[in-house]
Amino acid sequence: MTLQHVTITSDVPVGPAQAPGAPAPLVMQARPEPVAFQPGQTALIVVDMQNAYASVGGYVDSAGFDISGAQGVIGNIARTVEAARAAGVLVVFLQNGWDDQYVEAGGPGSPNWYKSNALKTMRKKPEFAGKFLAKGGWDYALVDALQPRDGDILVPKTRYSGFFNSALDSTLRARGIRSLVFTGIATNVCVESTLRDAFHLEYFCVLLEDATHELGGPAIQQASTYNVETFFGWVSAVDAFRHSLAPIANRQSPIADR
Ligand SMILES: NC(=O)N/C=C\C(=O)O
Repeated sequence: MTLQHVTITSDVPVGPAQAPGAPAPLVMQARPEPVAFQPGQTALIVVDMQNAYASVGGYVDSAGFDISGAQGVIGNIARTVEAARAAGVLVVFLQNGWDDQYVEAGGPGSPNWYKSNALKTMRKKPEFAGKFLAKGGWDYALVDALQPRDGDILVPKTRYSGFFNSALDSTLRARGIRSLVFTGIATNVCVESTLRDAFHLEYFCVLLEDATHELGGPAIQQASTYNVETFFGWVSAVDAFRHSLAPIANRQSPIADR
């Protein structure tokens, strides 16, 4: 196969190549530059918005991480999901966890056994044994405000990256998805792991910084957004995403500036 050079002109916003005759793409303000996308070829990825990561009494709260910012993020994601659905952007929920016997978590032969703070906390504090991230339990469930609806897709996963051992890539490719917009918890763990894998699988990735929350403090959030905008994709915000959908949303329902 012969590889060919392409010419990129500065007046064309970055984004996936446009098929001949395709409608003009939408453009989202982002760092380090605006990014173009076709709503029908875009998925909003909602990463692990489960009680484990976002609710008082869930795994990360019980393990001692600060989740005080999670409530605001839930609201911002809800506004993002609403705008995506109204504009025909596919909404994909990821859900992290394992069977109730923790076989999928890996035993002592897996690094996950040693690095998962859920598994470590359950070993250290027997009162939590069997509670964290077990399928069927409250901790594993998505938060009430962010439940999938008809037309959305739910992809279970067992490790930090949503692409590892899951149906995510085939589900997106089968629908012609080229651009991914990321929200969820935690910015620096499952969001960033999934976004990095997406970059390597040739998806154009945008992180909505006010719809994500870190585990480890504000400097960690800053490090992740730096990584994304410098190496893996683009960084934007909920209002910019909603605003970019306005040309479509105005045609279908007036959500853009609510
Ligand atoms: N969803 C996540 O980012 N999870 C982070 C840590 C864990 O699952 O232990």
